[in-house]
Amino acid sequence: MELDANDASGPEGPPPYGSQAHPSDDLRARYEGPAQVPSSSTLPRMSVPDLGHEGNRWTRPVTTLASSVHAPALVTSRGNSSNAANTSGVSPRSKRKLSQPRPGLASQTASSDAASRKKPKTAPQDASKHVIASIVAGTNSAAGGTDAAADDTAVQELAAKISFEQIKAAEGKGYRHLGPQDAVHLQNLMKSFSNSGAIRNQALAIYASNEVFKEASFQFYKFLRTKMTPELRGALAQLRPGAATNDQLFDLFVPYMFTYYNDELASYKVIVSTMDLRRPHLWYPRARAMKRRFIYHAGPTNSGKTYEALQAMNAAESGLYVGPLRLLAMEVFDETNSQGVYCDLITGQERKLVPGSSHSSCTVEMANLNKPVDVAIIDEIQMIGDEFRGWAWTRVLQGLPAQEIHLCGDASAIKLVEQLASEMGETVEIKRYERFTPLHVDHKGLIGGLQAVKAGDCIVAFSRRAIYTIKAVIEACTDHKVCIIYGGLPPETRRTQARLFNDPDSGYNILVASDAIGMGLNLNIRRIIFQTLHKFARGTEVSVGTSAIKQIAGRAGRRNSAYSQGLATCINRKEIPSLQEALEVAQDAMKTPHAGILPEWDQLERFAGQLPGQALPAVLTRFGAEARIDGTFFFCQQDGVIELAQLLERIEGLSLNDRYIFCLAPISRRNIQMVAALLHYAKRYSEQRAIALGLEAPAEAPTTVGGMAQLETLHQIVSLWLWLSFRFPEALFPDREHAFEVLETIVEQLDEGLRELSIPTAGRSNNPDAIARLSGFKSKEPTTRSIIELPDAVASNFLLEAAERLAAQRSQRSMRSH
Ligand SMILES: Nc1ncnc2c1ncn2[C@@H]1O[C@H](COP(=O)(O)OP(=O)(O)OP(=O)(O)O)[C@@H](O)[C@H]1O
Repeated sequence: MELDANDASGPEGPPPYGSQAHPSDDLRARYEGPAQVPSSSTLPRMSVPDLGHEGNRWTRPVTTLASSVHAPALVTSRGNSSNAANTSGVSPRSKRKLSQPRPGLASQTASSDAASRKKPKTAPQDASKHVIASIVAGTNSAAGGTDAAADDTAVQELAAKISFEQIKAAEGKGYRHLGPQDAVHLQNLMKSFSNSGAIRNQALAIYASNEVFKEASFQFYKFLRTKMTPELRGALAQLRPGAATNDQLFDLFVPYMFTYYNDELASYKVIVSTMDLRRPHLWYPRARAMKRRFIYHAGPTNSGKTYEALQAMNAAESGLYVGPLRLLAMEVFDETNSQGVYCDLITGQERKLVPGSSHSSCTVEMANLNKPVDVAIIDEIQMIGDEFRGWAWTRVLQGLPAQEIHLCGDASAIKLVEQLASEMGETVEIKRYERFTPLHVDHKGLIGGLQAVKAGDCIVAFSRRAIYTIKAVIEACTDHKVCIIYGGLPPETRRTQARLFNDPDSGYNILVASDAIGMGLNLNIRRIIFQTLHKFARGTEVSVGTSAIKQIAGRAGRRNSAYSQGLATCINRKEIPSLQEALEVAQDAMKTPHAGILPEWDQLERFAGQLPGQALPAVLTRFGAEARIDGTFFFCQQDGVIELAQLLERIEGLSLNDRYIFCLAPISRRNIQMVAALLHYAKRYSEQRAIALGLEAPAEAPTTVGGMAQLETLHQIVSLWLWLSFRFPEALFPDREHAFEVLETIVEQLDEGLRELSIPTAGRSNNPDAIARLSGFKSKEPTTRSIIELPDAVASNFLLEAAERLAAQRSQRSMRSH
């Protein structure tokens, strides 16, 4: 579905940070505390990638690892653990942890003799452990052969004495200068150790990042070398590089790490925990404290799903509607208030608060997860799979504190919702709907071309240029008058156009629209005519998706309209089979396989805190690349946000949070003026200077298509200003009322412009190309800096340069992708 520039063409911005349950609350609860080393009771299960072929001993749940790590507890049996720990720099709590013997080893310690008697045969790996144990213990009695099958009692006794502290204590007693042969041999052992994928996996499990592991394993080699007693050297000679030796070395490596790399481990632990986006439903304790009930209204368009859900919401004591578009939120706001149920309107750029209200209607990103309500509606639930905005649906699905939640949408997300609900211990009731009126494909196509359109027809095209051209052609060739609707128009203008089209006395009876009609408008359409089933997206021609085709075509023959059935067809008859095919796809066959997800601000902030000196683009990129998510989810696309973050790097004095908010502003990044305006506002903000709107509506309504585009951009810039004004201190965004007035005037002028727009044509020609030329269309949408007079600072070279660089980058990328 084409995103709607004047609705929520992107995230409506960060959710109200700090005002709601934070994703990391649960993590914090699990991680806070003085312990600086992973503790068996607090560590998450880590599923580090299996990098090697040697097995994955330490990738078992870390609870096991953490207790294994406490092997040095054996020191306690020697009565010197506290001294050793005190000198090691390990925190008191860590010491306590280290002194807790793991069950297996503890019993081995207590009764090694008995154990050895009972267990005459030791597995090769265990045997190898004993070899290294004897080595580091400074004896060579374990040296029973190169196969490391040293399972005799003596070895086990020595093994019981092994401790990291002992090795450490050997300092100064060793031979620093090993003979070349011994040195090479130790190097070989360590090479095998540090190159082992399995060992690197185990190191990750104790929060040793790859970089730290690389450095630390080298230092560990030096550490062992300087502790080399003659006995150690002798035993060492009998070890061979390999998995078993690696495992034994790792048992020593762990306490070494906790002693010498504690800070690095602790820091990486924070990074890992903040990047952990698994089980996101735990981010919302308020909702988790409730037993919510989902009712999924699944069906095609025009089947009464939303009607049913609204009935339930309006009958409740308190209610909340969340939907994808400002237009939809506005419709519900009007409808609910008209029924005497007081309802607020909250979108990214406006707040209409009705005194005594019990209900709210808002765009999905703006949902307040702190306010419990009886009944909530999440509209267009299948958008949970939206590449860019899916996270907002996941968030409300998991976090809305509502007793009863109605989900409206097609059936494609049923399985996903059921899975998410079951993870939360909640149930879903499915209600299936059928269209009120039949929808048929008109196989004849549009015989006679655009001249043959009839009252009630809606031609769907996927570019602004095509829409104006078709309008010009129809008005030139027929007596019909044409309304137009596309995403660049403000929602108010779209509603006005819809009313004109629906009103049988207005004189307007044809509609030309983009896919923006797919949602939110009740229209009196008899027949949907696709100009094409292809459109340009990100520089490439792509087929319009099945779901979008169904949604758009489904607008024809709506209940309560003048038509008892709907028709759908294509101008290009060759595309009719594709249309038929798309409409025949069963609802259940369309799958929304994954739910979008993004971190919330606090998570990013904590992550950034561990990467001092890293700029926001790097933080966002790294988070996106390394975040850990369950297979049910996908990380939403952030390229646009990162692009803006890169541009904002040129502006000094903004905090990370400020930058992030500016990056999330819902602007069309293809529009250089919008980008320049954003940068201008960010620069002013960084200087803590008041940010006056600095724009006025033009005195006259536009009379040309280019003039319309200018005014649309102006509307978007004022909307951007308002959006920012709701996120930054009011004192820096003075006179919001004035901005609303400017917006209102612009909307009036757009309405008038659309009424009066005269597109020059070549008489009653039906040659679209000729008409398009005469209509003044250029090969590109007008986006140059001359379109509207922006404040001086906006047009400053620096800002425009930056914006143009962005545009150049984008076009280079798009050329590369071709
Ligand atoms: N029980 C009803 N009584 C009267 N009108 C109804 C009833 N159910 C639905 N309608 C009307 O039918 C039309 C379509 O209903 P609705 O918008 O709920 O469908 P929908 O399945 O949600 O479609 P979409 O997804 O396109 O919005 C609306 O104009 C609605 O007011």
